[in-house]
Amino acid sequence: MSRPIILGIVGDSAAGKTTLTRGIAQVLGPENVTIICTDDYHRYDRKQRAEIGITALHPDCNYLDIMQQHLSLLRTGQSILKPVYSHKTGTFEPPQYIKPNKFVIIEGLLGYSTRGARDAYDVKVYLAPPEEIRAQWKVKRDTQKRGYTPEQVLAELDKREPDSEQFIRPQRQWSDIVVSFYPPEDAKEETNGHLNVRLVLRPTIPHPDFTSLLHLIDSSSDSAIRLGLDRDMSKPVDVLEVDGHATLEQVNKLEQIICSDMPHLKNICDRESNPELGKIAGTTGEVLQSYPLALTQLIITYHMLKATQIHV
Ligand SMILES: Nc1ncnc2c1ncn2[C@@H]1O[C@H](COP(=O)(O)OP(=O)(O)OP(=O)(O)O)[C@@H](O)[C@H]1O
Ligand SMILES: O=C(CO)[C@H](O)[C@H](O)COP(=O)(O)O
Repeated sequence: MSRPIILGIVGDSAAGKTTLTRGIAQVLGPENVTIICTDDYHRYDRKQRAEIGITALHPDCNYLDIMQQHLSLLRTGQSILKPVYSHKTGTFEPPQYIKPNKFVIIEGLLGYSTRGARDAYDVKVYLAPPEEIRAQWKVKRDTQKRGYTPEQVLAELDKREPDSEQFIRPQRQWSDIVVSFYPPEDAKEETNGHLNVRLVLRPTIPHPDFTSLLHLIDSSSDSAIRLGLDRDMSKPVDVLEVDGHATLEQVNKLEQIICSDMPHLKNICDRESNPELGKIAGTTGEVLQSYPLALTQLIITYHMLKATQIHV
């Protein structure tokens, strides 16, 4: 029996982890995917955190040792008894018995913070939207879904900044792919549907060979699809950018490169048989659909399927 394939999606609060996780699960088939949010490993409930004066972002505020143990068990296909934290009430609920499916997505704040945890993943994604966008997303989500006022959310963001800097953002260095959705230069107020995406592709896993793109696309800076070399956290990386206004024809070229390398992806790539590609339900209920989202889902799914071939 092959073991589950483990995908990590890490990033700061309201960076879009749950939203992207749901989108990937939709593409892989929800029945094949087990989703775990590491907020369940908080050590203190909301009231205790306020009393102690610790934020949920601090490693001491989480049972990272138990999270790491559970990751190792899931990687070998074993079941876990997972704690449950409710964002609705800010308290813990009875634990849940989890038997891993073929794919496991672990999403949360501190998923790459220990060496042991990092070793458990097959694919590591880090979400890094611009901070202004993240703040807007957090205000919207926390006021609509978690019972906060906008002033409370903004004050909490300020309080958390030192921990974000010290504990969350450094985890970017451990990821194979950094995903940043960002507004186009000429529409800075855009925070939803037509965002561009910047994908940082580290050479830590073998990505689809996009070099043939260089002949196909106009590589000038005003092209809707751009491929280039850069440095991220001082290490050399490839960078693929896709604009929200890219045309289907342009995007198809990229999708063909990804899908021709991975026969199992053929069904997913076919837009007629898979209208869900690029469609994501945000955690506040809105439906987002765009080519940048579709490509992000495809590249991550490519790596998940590739991993099933390596670890049979
Ligand atoms: N790619 C996206 N495009 C547009 N809006 C997005 C995108 N991703 C997330 N959002 C918005 O940001 C909000 C927060 O996203 P989400 O709940 O997925 O964040 P999260 O990282 O899981 O947060 P937390 O760790 O605090 O639970 C969503 O409700 C949605 O409105
Ligand atoms: O950063 C967060 C990740 O979702 C939450 O704020 C954290 O989990 C604490 O939860 P709550 O805000 O419900 O007290």
